[in-house]
Amino acid sequence: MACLRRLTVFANNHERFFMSTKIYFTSNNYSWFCDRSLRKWNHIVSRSLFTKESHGHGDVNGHVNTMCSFGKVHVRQFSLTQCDFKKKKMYNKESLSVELEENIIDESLLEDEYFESLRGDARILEFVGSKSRGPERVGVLVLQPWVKWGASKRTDTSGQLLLDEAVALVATLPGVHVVDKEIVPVRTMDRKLIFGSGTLERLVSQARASRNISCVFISVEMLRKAQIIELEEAFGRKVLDRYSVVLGIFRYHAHTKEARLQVALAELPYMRKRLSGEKGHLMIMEREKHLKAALDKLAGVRAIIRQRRTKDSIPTVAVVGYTNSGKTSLIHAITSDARAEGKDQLFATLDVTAHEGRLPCGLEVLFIDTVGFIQDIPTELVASFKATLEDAVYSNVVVHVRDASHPDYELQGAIVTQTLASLPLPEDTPIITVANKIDLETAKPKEELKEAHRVSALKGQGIEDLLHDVEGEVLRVTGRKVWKFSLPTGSREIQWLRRVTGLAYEEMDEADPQTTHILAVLTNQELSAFHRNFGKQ
Ligand SMILES: Nc1nc2c(ncn2[C@@H]2O[C@H](COP(=O)(O)OP(=O)(O)OP(=O)(O)O)[C@@H](O)[C@H]2O)c(=O)[nH]1
Ligand SMILES: [Mg+2]
Repeated sequence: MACLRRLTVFANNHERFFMSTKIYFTSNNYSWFCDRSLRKWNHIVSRSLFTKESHGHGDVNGHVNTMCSFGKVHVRQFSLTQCDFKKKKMYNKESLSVELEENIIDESLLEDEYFESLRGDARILEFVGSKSRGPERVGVLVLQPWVKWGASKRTDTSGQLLLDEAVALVATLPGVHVVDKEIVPVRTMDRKLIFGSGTLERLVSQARASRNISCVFISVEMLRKAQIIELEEAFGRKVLDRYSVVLGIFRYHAHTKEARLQVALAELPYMRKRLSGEKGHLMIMEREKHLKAALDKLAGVRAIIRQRRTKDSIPTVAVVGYTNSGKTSLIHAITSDARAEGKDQLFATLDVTAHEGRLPCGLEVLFIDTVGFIQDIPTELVASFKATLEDAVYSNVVVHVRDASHPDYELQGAIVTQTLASLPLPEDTPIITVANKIDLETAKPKEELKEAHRVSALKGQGIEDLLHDVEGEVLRVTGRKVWKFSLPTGSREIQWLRRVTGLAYEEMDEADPQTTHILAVLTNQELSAFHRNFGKQ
């Protein structure tokens, strides 16, 4: 059968059923090896399954023809049929995403003219982050204030790394190019205009001297309204802070209605700080109410989807991490889902998406892609992306992806850990850490990465070990185990297992075609139900 992959394994006599086995694998499972008693050599075998040599392309589903030696051998042959997963039909794309349920939200909420104009009034990125703008280029001067001395000097990063991140952040906005950049030493961040008067004068004349600079990005969390007004007056240019830049990126990347609603909500605190006049504030309050109600409606849909997943016993794995660490790429490496395509952009992912994948034991799980975290942006902004975080909260397992090649590896990890700690994540939710991008020369050495799984999502390295760990945790927290059965061929028991677990891998006994061997991932309740129906096997 074309879909079958062949693996020849010589095993020692650990267990009767598996005794010295020659096995044919379906293209995407090798569940035979998940039996606990065989975990040790399962690991070794599966490692070879994923290596380049064993399947040529380095991808999970590639051709397998591997030989492992385990000493004393007997050889016997099984062939596995590919199963039709009943459950798969129960959770097609519609039930995975809120996208299709979004028509319950009135589009006019998002295209409110008054707020379009208010956005302009409030000077929020009326010229950047807008998809409708043409190829016009906006030249930006990036200024990274850096406290050089004293108690408020940061020791967890450097001015250079912050400047690099600020440049990457602003350059992510469409139509923006960085004309000049500078780390500006300051005594404190609490000064009225951030910079000392001499420094400000110098920066102002630098900006005014360049025709290409139409905007100054001061990389601080959020500037006050009075600061913006004075700084814009001094520079004669628009002034942006991190909040407005991240908002612009969010606006640009938000595709689903839910993400757009969240961005609209995230804009409000920013508008509020910049508006004067009672009317505007009342309108903002009103809008906030409507946006929250709409988001609550979608949160309801999300909750139903989660319930459906729970009912269908579909385990979920949330993939979280600092922006650009490779979350989407990792999901792509695991699931081969073309929708999960990594991009070299900050905040490329804003829409929470679920991707079907399969663990080594054959169990299907959903990998949830989430919005990345970043330092120095107000929590209101991240909080408006609650849906993403909620999906992490309700997942069975969390995978924390870290960029091993980034000089700020430690700090980025700490920021994500802090954010996760602030979520009502159940204490026993396992968090598996992944050090991604180990293919790059700049990747930290193994010793510095400690217990993290060393992975290259791009090259497919380390994925198999990671998946085994994920599988162990998923099986543990969902109370599942891999069980094996030898049952009469074509029996009701087999049909029941197929229907209930949707996961039985089966092969007919060569010597005795009346018997079929099955492996199934079952919860204790499912096993009890099996025994209730058919007695102990
Ligand atoms: N060299 C190398 N590059 C990688 C690897 N994984 C991801 N990348 C690159 O890193 C960039 C970001 O990848 P994404 O998968 O979009 O990262 P993300 O964490 O989903 O980013 P956001 O959604 O923006 O938060 C892309 O250019 C990827 O090609 C890897 O293992 N090695
Ligand atoms: Mg992404």
